[in-house]
Amino acid sequence: MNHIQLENISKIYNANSTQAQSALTLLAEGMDSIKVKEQTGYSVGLYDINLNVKAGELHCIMGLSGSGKSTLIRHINRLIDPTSGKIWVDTSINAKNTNTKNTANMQPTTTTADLNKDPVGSEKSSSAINVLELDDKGLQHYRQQTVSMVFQHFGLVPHMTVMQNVAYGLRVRKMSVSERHEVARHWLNEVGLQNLEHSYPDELSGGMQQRVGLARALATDNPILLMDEAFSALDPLIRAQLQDQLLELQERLNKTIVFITHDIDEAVKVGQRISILNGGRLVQTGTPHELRHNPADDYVAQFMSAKA
Ligand SMILES: Nc1ncnc2c1ncn2[C@@H]1O[C@H](COP(=O)(O)OP(=O)(O)OP(=O)(O)O)[C@@H](O)[C@H]1O
Repeated sequence: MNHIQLENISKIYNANSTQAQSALTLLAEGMDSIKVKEQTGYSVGLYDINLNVKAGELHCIMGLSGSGKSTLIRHINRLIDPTSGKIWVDTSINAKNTNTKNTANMQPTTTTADLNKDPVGSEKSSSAINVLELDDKGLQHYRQQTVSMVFQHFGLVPHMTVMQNVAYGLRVRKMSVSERHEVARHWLNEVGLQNLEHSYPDELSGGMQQRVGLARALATDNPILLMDEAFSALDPLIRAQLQDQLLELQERLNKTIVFITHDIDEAVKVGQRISILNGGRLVQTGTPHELRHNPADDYVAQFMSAKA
C-alpha cells in the first residue's frame, strides 16, 4: 500500500508561473537542468517526479549534490510548495504502535512481507489526501500528527534539556507533563540515552545529539519519518552505529521512512528501495539488487559499481 505519492512534481525556484513554464517547456524537450538555468536563469529543483513510497518502507533518496534530494523531501512536509504536481499522503495509515502507553497494541501496520506483495505500488488509496490542498490549520495538524523530520544538524533547542527537547513535540497532544516525560524517557531509553535526560545539547557529542533528534521525532508517534542527511555530519563509526540503530528500531516500528543521503553505501545498507535523482529528474527506483543488476543508465551503473 502506498503511503506517499508524488505525482508529476516539478519545482522551478524563484520563478512565477509564466517564467516557470518556459523552463518546464525546455525540460520537457529533454534539456538538462544546467542548460535550462543558463538559458532561462531559473534553477530547476525537480522535474516531473513520480514516486511512490510504500507504508512501512525505508526508502532512500540518493543523488549527487544539487540533484534535488532536499527539495524533494521538503515537499513531503510542505516546507516547499511545488511549481506543479500533487502530493498524496494516506493519512489513514497510522503506526500507532510505539509509545510506552500503547505497548499492549504493538501491531505493526505493514510487514516486510506486505511490502514485497506490492512490487509496482501504483494504486492510490481512497483515503489519500493531496497535502497541497491543506489550509493552515490542516497543515499544522498534518505536521503534528503525520510527519516528523530529523535534520542533518540536529535542530535541538539549546536552552532545553534533552528531556525537554524530546517532550517538546508532545505539548500539542493532550498529555500531562508527567505523561510527556514518560514517553520522552521511553524514547531516550530506546536510543540509548537513558542517563542523559537532564543534560543540555552542547554537553553531548554529535552522535548523542542526533540520537536525541531521533528520539524527538519518534516520540511524536507520527507514521512518517523524514530524515534529511541525518547521519551525514557524523564520524564514520558513529554513523554506522546510528544506521544500525535505525534499522533495529525500524524492525519493530514499521514507520514509513524517507531517508536522504548522498552516500551510496549508506543507501544500500539502510534502504529497502532507493530512488536515484540526477539534475532534478528521477532516474530510477529499485531495490539495491535491482539497481545493481539492471541500472537504468550509466549514472546509476557508476554508483552501483562504485559500491560493488
Ligand atoms: N532556495 C533556492 N533557490 C534557488 N535554487 C535553489 C534553492 N534551493 C535549491 N536550489 C537549487 O535546486 C537544485 C536542487 O537543490 P537541492 O538542495 O534540492 O539538492 P540536493 O541534492 O539536496 O543537494 P545537496 O546534497 O548539496 O544538499 C540545485 O540546483 C540548487 O541550486
